[in-house]
Amino acid sequence: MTAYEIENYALAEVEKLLNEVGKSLRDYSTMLYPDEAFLQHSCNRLIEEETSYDKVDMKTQHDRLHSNLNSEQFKVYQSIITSVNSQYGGLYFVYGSGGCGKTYLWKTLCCRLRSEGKIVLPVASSGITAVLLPGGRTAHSRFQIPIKLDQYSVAGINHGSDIAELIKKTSLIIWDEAPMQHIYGFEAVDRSFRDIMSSVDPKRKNLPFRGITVVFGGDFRQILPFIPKASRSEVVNASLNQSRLWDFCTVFLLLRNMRLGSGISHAHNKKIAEFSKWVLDVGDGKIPNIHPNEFHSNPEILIPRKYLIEDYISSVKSIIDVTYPYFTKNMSSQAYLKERAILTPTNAIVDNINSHLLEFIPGTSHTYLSQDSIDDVYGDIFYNLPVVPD
Ligand SMILES: Nc1ncnc2c1ncn2[C@@H]1O[C@H](COP(=O)(O)OP(=O)(O)OP(=O)(O)O)[C@@H](O)[C@H]1O
Repeated sequence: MTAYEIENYALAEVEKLLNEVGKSLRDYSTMLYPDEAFLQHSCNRLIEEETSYDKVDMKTQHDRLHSNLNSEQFKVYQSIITSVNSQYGGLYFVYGSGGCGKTYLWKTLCCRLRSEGKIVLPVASSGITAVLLPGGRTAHSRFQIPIKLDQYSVAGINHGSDIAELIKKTSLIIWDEAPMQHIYGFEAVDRSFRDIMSSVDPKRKNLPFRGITVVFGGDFRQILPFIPKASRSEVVNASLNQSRLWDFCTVFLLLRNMRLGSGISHAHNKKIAEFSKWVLDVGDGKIPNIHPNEFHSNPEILIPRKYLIEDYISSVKSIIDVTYPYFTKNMSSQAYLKERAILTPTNAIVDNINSHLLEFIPGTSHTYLSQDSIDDVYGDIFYNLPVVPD
């Protein structure tokens, strides 16, 4: 390559990266702009990434997963594949509590479409879930959803950018943990898709997400959108099922808990099943309020003793002992650590538990700080995205 070509290819790549965040080299008066021909010829890294899966490997994985789908999963799988093949879109919501096989279904769908060279974009509302999806990203990062949202927001996807071209070629979007996302987020993405895909088949003009099949997943009994200081009704009104998009959604239920049966004995499985039913009953509001005759906006329920650790004197130590038995012997085992977690409602309790556990770990402890606030100096937070988890 000549020096001229190298310079222009490099500038074209920089231009594409800037386009993804709504900027351009033209915004910087001291920067050169690449020759138009290089912009058109430079490869779309995102499309390359999404079409570079090993098709044979994907097919092998798909066949294995597909052969084990249960009847509920199979029904959803068939409907979504039919919708993708029709090329006229469809919106689906897969409603299932934890362990009902949503992630398993997503993996099967991804492998099927990727084995055919099609593009599927799995996203999740939180970074933690996004990493469980094959090739997953957070919805904010993938679709450049602004952090500050209102009913008129659009995603930051520009015409002609790599991400816009990727979306035009996308067959399926899987959006996990959808109940956590504010409706303005979905609607911003829908609005942007209609805009960037305006040149795609006019028959798809009025279809949600401009005719791309989108499957949402999650459980409305779990975490709903987080709105600081919002009332219960404000949170409920910000949930996906209050959106105009919900009218287009076909809802599927996954009721069979696939985690049950993973116990070490029949008695253990029975215990897991019993606990799982109790958790679902709490979510469904079926556990009676302990103050039935009093009006309480936050009802109180009784937790059965068998689900409690009743050491009130050294409670944190007891929780650690139950969750991490023989900790020092097992602390280097990834399998041991992967199967355990202690969930707490506040960071103060996290610190307390951490300091207890750190006492058992040899060596000096170091604190690595992360950034947890956004510098809004430019007035538009979207351009300062260092904290979006991915
Ligand atoms: N059809 C299936 N055949 C065999 N195992 C399955 C099947 N479906 C799910 N599983 C297994 O059951 C467990 C729970 O499934 P999965 O993680 O997909 O559920 P989930 O609905 O995504 O749960 P969560 O919301 O808690 O993440 C996993 O270990 C998964 O591999």
